[in-house]
Parts: sequence; structure tokens; C-alpha cells
Amino acid sequence: MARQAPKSLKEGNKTNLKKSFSALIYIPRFFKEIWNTNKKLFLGSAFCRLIGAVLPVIILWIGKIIIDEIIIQTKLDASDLTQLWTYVGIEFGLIVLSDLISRAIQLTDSLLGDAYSIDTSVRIIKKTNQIDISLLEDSEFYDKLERARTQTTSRVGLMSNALGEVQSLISIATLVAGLIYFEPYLIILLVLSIIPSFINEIYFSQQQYSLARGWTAERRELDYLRFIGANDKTAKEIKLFGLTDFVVDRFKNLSQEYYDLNKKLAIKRSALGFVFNVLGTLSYYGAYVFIIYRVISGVITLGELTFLSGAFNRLTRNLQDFFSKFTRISESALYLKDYFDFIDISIKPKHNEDMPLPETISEGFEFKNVEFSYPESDNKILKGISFKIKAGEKLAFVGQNGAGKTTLTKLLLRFYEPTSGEILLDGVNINRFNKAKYQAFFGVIFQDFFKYEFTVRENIAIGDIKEINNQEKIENAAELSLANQVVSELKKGYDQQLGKRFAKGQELSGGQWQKVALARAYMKDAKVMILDEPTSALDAKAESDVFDRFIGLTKDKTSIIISHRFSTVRQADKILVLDEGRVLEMGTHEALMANQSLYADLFKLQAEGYQ
Ligand SMILES: Nc1ncnc2c1ncn2[C@@H]1O[C@H](COP(=O)(O)OP(=O)(O)OP(=O)(O)O)[C@@H](O)[C@H]1O
Repeated sequence: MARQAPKSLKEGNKTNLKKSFSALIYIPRFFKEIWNTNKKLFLGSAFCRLIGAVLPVIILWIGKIIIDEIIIQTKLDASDLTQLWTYVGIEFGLIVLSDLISRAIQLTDSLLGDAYSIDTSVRIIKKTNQIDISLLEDSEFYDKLERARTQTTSRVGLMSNALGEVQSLISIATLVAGLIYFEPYLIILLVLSIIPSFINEIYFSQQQYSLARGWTAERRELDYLRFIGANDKTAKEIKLFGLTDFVVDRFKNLSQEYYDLNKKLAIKRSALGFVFNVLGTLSYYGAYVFIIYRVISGVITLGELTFLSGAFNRLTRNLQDFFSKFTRISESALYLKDYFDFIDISIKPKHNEDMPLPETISEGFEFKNVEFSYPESDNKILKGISFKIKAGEKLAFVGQNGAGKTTLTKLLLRFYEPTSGEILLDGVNINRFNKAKYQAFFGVIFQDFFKYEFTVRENIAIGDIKEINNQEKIENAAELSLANQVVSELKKGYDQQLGKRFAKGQELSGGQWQKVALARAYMKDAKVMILDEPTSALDAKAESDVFDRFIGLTKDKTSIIISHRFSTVRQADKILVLDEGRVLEMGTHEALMANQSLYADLFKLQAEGYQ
């Protein structure tokens, strides 16, 4: 994996600062989403935070009254402590309430956070499903999706921080009001005490952020190395090829560079943080001395002294906290941008026509001079492809690796559009049909079919998920694909959990998985079947059984089979031989053998291999 030179700390600093502040515009929309997630919880959280924000100043105020009352009582000959005990009782009640409120905030935050993360995950899954495959295969876009998907915890943290920030702000306002009421000059000292640590916070969190962002690619590589180094899927090869040291060294070297840069930054941050903190403490003591002086000269009471020093101390901490949260919020807001960018992707179809699809295919499909390059690539994969698939015909695609066979089916399925040329169904350009309805025409098993770690029943029902409770249909599909043989060997039959990820899961062999996946294609009565290398992992006997059934079942059904096995291919009505994106030849097995070209060569080569 090629890697760029280590990033310096200064790289991209300015733009990041600007970017992170500008990302704050997403906060209102973010709150609107949270509000829509659960209005009651949101209101509950806001109410608790409001109470939590004003409690500190009230508690300090009661503390002041208590001290003043003690001093009054000590000066009296016959003291009456009823009032004093009432105040102490109130203070006790407020402290208990304060604890209750902070727990209620924690509770509402975590419930709201969980509910919001469920909502966003559902939104991301639904959106991904609406987006064109071509976009999902674009690496830049994929990064965005990755960030939108993986930043769920950061969004929940952002929610707590942002709500906490509003609470801090109200708290600060009430404490400032208290200071202004007694000693307005203290505000100047307060500002002086907070500026150094504010600058420190802004400067270093930007540095930290730049470092982390600048190293995104390397951190992804580290994640990847961690994954291949400690994972059941790679363990066999890592052990067998003795790759542990190779992976460990690569991981260590890369993480060491990041560690060194981070260490430098952390030491600088701690050292300067200490110096700035001393400055802050100095101004606090300046304020303290000032207040003591005012008490001694009789301008303010001892109770007011405790109130003012308490309020000053609390304010300093609240302000520091406010600024550090603020930088964290603006950083997380950048991930919000990724999320909203993803959710806002326009999914307006290029073709809005909704021509009714034919009840039955009468003529078939026709590729007319189709050319194709994948997006963002100049490499022409298909070069002037023209051929017909007649209704009810079984057509096989043959060709060497990378010839373009799978790409042809992706165009037929409208995952991509031809760069030029057109594909017709019964004489109508396939783009004119409603895409979802058109795609529902097909029963497809892809070469890289997905092994869902669900039960066997679910794995098969995926072919037509609304039939998940139709046991008869599922069993029928399993019989046709030979998956019933697999099921009969499983302890829990159709309810057996597959894969190793979840408890009591059973892993299948490659061929067994293929039989299960193949059953999906039989789940619905699709008008057109496409099987891309459906039997590559099956043994010879299973392959021939599967194909006998397939041919029997799809007697008059239009179907396309892609296979490297000529014993399979030769059973097709017609065979299309692709070579480097061009149709080299097309015809029956017999005709192509007589043609003595690539097909005949490849067929003979394979036949020799079996001798
Ligand atoms: N998503 C993609 N983006 C860019 N190029 C791609 C993409 N998918 C495939 N290709 C390229 O298109 C070419 C044709 O690939 P395709 O999968 O159609 O070949 P194939 O004939 O099915 O091969 P195989 O027999 O190995 O399955 C290859 O050169 C491949 O690298």
C-alpha cells in the first residue's frame, strides 16, 4: 500500500479552522432531527438542563445567606437558629436536587442519543438503497458513506456537548449577573483569567484536529493492518505464510510516526497548559485578594465573599469548559457535514418515464452498438457490442477473465448505463421503464453473492423476502438448487444460523454456500434469470445436477449464464464469446466448435485438462 510522507502539524491548519467553524451551520438542522426523533425526551432534557443551569448560582446564594446568618447569630446574645436551620435544609434539598438533575440529564441524553442513532442508521441504510450502484462504487463517495456510517457515536457525543453548551451558557449568564450585582470590576479579572487558557485550547485542539485529519489515510491503513493481523478470515494465511512479523512491523512503524508527532504535541500542550493555568490562577487570586480587601473595609459581608469567590471560581471553570466544548463541537460538526451531504444526495432518476413493462417478453433483448467505460475511468470495457437474446432463449457468456461478461449483465440490470449505444427490451429502450419494476423482472445470482450471516431460511428467502413465511416455497427453491442437501445436515435445519459471527452459527463450505445462494434465484418466478458463475464452487456431480434442474425449470425462460465450465456452457441454446470487450463469435456449441476460433480452443484446452 503506497503511503505519502508523514504529515506535518501545520499542514492545512487555516482551512481546517475555517472549515470547522463553517460546519456549525449544520447544528440547527441537527437539533431539528433530534427534536423529531423524540420530542418528549428532548423537552425533558432541555427542562433538566435549564434547572441544572440555574442551580449553581442559587446554591451559592443560599451559602452566602447561611454564612451571613451565622455571623448575625454569633453577634446576638440570645440566638434564634430556626431561620439558619431552614436555610441549611434548603441548601441540602438543592444539593440533592442538583444530583437528581444531573442524573436525569445523563439518562435523557443517553436515551435520546440511542434513539437518534437508531434513526440515523435507518436513514443511512434507506438512502444507500436508493443510490445508484455506480455512485456506491466511487471511492470518494464511498469514503463519505463510511464517515457518515461510522461517525454515529461522534454525533451522539455532539448532541450531549451541544446541549451541555446551552446549559453552560445559561449558567455563565446567571453567575455573571451575580458578579455584576456585587462587584462589576471582577468581570475584568475574569476575562483576564480565561483568555490564556482559551487561546491554548483553540490553538491545540486545532493542531490535534489537523494531525488527526491529515493522517486519515494512515489511520485507515492502521485499522486495516489491525484487521488483517487479528481476524479469523485472515488467520490461516497469516500463520501459514509467517506474516505476523511483517504485519506487526508495518503496523509499528506507521503507528510510531503518528505516536511521535502526537507525543510532541501532547507535551507542548501540557507545558503551555500549565503556564497558562498559573496565569489563570494568578488572576483568580487577584480577584480573591480584591474581595478580601473589600470585606475588611466593610463594603461587603463575609457571606458575599464566599458567594463571589465561589461564583468567580465556578465561572472560570465553566468558561474553560465552554470553550473546550466549543472546539470539540465545531470538529464534530464536520462529520455532520459528511452525514448531511450523504442524506441530501439527489436521487432524481435520469429517466423519469414509466412505460408499462410487457406482461410476457415477446421479442427479447437487444444490445445495439453498446460501448461502456466505468465512471471516472478512460478504460473502455465494452467496445461496440451488438447481439440479441430472444425470448425464452438460454444464452451463455464466455470469455477470459476481465473480458467484460459481468459488466454486460450490470448494464442489462441498469446498474450502469451504456456510455453510448442502447439496450432494448421488445424494441423499447430499457431506460424508459420504471427502474425498480424493470429490475424486479430478473432473478439474479451474482458471482460475488453475499453470504448473509442470517438463518438458512432467511438466506434463501432473500430472493423474495415477502415470502419469508412461505415454507413450501423456500423448500421448493432449496430442492432446485440442492440446498436441501445442505439443510438436511444442519442441526437446526432451516433455522440454523449461518456464519461464525453470531452465537451457535454454523460455517458452510464454499459449495454449500453457493447452493444456498442459488436457491434465492428460484424464490421468485422471475421473467429473466441471470446466473453469474453459479456453480464455480460445486463438485462435478452437483454441478451437473444443478444444471439439469435449471434447464428443466427454465425451459421457456429467458436466461443468461456466465460460466468458465464448458460442460455447463455447452447446454445453452447459444453462446456469446467475448474477447477484450468485443463480441468475437456467437452461436450454438456445434457452430462455434466448427468455427475453430477462441471458443473451440478454450473448449479443447479444458477437455484436455479433464483427460
Ligand atoms: N466497478 C468497477 N470499476 C472499474 N472497473 C471495473 C469495475 N468492475 C470491473 N471493472 C473492470 O472491467 C473489466 C471487466 O470486468 P468484468 O467483471 O466484466 O469481467 P468478467 O469477464 O466478468 O471477468 P471474470 O471472468 O474474471 O469474472 C475488468 O478489467 C475490470 O477490472
